[in-house]
Amino acid sequence: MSSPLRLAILGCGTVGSEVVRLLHEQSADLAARIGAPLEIAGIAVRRLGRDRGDLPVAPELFTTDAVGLVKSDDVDVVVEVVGGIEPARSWLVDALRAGKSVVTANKALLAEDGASLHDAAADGGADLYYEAAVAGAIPLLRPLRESLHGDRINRVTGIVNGTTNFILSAMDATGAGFAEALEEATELGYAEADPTADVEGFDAAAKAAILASLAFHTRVGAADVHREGITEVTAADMASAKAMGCTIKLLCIAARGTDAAGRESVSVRVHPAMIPLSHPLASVGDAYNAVFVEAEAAGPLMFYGRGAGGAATASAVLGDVVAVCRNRLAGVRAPSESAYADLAVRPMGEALTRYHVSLDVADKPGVLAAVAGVFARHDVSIATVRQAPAGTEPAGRGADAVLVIVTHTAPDAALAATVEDLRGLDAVRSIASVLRVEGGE
Ligand SMILES: NC(=O)C1=CN([C@@H]2O[C@H](COP(=O)(O)OP(=O)(O)OC[C@H]3O[C@@H](n4cnc5c(N)ncnc54)[C@H](OP(=O)(O)O)[C@@H]3O)[C@@H](O)[C@H]2O)C=CC1
Ligand SMILES: N[C@@H](CC=O)C(=O)O
Repeated sequence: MSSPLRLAILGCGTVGSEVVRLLHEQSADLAARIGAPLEIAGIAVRRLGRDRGDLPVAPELFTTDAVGLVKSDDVDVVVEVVGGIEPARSWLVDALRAGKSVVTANKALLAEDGASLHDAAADGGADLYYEAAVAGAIPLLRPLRESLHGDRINRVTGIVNGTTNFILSAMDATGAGFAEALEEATELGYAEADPTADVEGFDAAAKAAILASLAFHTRVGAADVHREGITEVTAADMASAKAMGCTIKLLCIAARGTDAAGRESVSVRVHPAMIPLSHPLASVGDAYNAVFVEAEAAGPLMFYGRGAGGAATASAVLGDVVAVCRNRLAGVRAPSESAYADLAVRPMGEALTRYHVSLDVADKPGVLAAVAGVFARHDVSIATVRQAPAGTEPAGRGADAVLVIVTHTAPDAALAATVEDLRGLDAVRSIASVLRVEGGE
């Protein structure tokens, strides 16, 4: 057995406390798997006085001096489970440049400025591992960055935010209110420190950027991702989806395609979408995540598991700790970032999507023709149209009837322009719901 490897743990909240607990409970197994025991050199936190329950760790290991801990000569591995951009970025860049291995769960930082971390890792000849940053416990990034490196990935579609999946599942199953479901997700440790990151789609967009970068060998940042959250999904939308034999999920979609000039490019987006109940993602409930990867030779692959929560995420962190420690002992490092393809990210307007539009209309001759004319003017083909009497659908007040239209795929800009024009049509009293339907490019 080699001499101990020393870990600096930055953060001891929902995830960090479980990392500390697992390091303690599994110390003998971890040492045997790595070939060296692990020792905690220190744990950086914001509040020294915070009650940390019965955490099995000596109180003198806690410090508020994260910088000092990261710079300490007797630290081999830095585990960052604090979150946010600064000061986490400075700590990790310093650690990597100094040749320390880094394990982080910080998707916000990786999506905002992954380049700084990858460059620092290359400069310092150090390992940068971040399995926990996307889809919690699910082994997903290592398959993308290692197992599938001999294949060509064409599309990644997934539910990658546990909090919003918890909320939408509750709204669907029990009709629970948005606020009530969010409060429960926060109590269960799923939500980010600021849950706006979850419900407005920022967290899923960060994960989409990381997934797209790995899948397409291209640097994709948070700003490249089209993002819509779930705050505008209403009970009426959910009822519309149910009436169609569907449910609503916040999807992350990263797809290869061609841009308007015919060049190969990628589309990366996060938005709520209707999916049929027969779709495998429809049954992904609670805070679970699931990701479909469609690869040219491998075909479809599905990854499923707990996407959030302290213990689940700590499992992924510990897996990375074992990997970087083995690499240190073997004197090797993981292959560096693969971003050679340098593909452009297409604007959302060029993405091929499908819409489900529910309109409250006057029940009189010519209405259907007028509505269909708007779709035709934008070169949007209608797949199905259904008319229901008012009251049988979640229609607005004053409507005589409800028209439910589902389109074929079309550029998102054409679909959005169609909806805008429908608003101005005399026969349309109001637009009860507009949702994208999974099954575009
Ligand atoms: N929760 C989850 O399910 C998942 C979280 N993640 C990611 O893991 C990371 C941690 O998340 P989570 O554990 O939920 O977050 P928490 O808010 O529960 O914990 C954050 C920890 O960081 C400490 N901290 C905050 N600011 C500083 C600072 N300036 N210096 C030193 N310590 C600081 C806090 O200290 P103190 O305890 O004193 O307040 C706390 O211990 C984030 O990047 C998150 O996105 C990834 C996957 C799942
Ligand atoms: N807040 C995130 C935590 C995991 O990444 C989520 O809800 O998925």
